[in-house]
Amino acid sequence: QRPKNFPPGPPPLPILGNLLNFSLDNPMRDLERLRKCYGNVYSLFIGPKPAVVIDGVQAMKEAMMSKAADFAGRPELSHHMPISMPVVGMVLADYGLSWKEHRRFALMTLRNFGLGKHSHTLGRVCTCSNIICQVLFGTLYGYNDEFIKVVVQCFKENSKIANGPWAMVSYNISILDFTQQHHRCQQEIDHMLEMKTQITYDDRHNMPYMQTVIHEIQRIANTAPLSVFHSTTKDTELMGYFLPKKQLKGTLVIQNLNSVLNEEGQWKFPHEFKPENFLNDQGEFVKPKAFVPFSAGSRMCLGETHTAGYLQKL
Ligand code: HEM
Repeated sequence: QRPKNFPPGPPPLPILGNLLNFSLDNPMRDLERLRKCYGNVYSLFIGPKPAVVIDGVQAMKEAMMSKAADFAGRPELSHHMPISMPVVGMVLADYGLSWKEHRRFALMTLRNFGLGKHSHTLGRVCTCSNIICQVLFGTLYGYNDEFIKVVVQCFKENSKIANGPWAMVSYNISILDFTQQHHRCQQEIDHMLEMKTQITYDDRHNMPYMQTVIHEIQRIANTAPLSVFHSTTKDTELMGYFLPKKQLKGTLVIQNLNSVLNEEGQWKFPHEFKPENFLNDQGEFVKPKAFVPFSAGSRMCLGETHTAGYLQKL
């Protein structure tokens, strides 16, 4: 049963909760349907446990920025799933002193590596990635470890698929438009290379169109559509609803980043691949507040700068 003044949502079934409200082929479409029915903040039952889904930039900013500390917890997975996992590293660590120290240390370490800003040989990238693995997930692998070699290979194959022609077809990118965009990027790159031999991360300010394309790819690719789940750290309110901590051992919070990255009213072309989404009327690069592929607030992704640097190099 939903607590008093809890966000509304579809009626749950015993044991299954709202499992049957979702299809296997496109659960994101089902979330969009529920949003239309119940609004930007609604609740679902994952088995017997309630969860709150946050849609749209307004609700997301209230939760993740204005009330960051109230929403900065991570759920205990054993409360929601029939598995129990030891929590190592930082990504799944609950809000508290240990997470804060870990995050500060990781930020400093990543900044000291200067990742994303300078050119690196493949060997150095692997070394850095390995150390990142230890800082974030609590595991350091040997340099010839078969498991990590397979993981790196899978990442390579995945990015080939993600950036290959099938991705373009599935994201409905117009090939004609894309050729035009490719040509404009190439012009910017050629222009820079007339002045210097190698392009660095700092040159991004002189390459506004490349910036827009890189950001639009991230918006459309929407790599982590539901972010990493959060939980409330105390009794709190969101958009006028009450989210209790004690009664539910911290309410599970699911941010639907997809709903913000495609939100009507926030983007000039919410449902199309158009780098113009990041250009203002003067043709300058701007980042709209609804650009949140890395989430926002105190638990926001630590890798944003590094990812931007790598994407520019690619
Ligand atoms: C395309 C690439 C990436 C995307 C789209 C992405 C997205 C995200 C998202 C959505 C979250 C959850 C934020 C939240 O809970 O509100 C997250 C967390 C995190 N990401 Fe990334 N990420 C990317 C790459 C990276 C890289 C390269 C690193 C490491 C250098 C990284 C480190 C982290 C860490 C440490 C967290 C957990 C932060 C915390 O719990 O305090 N990410 N990321």
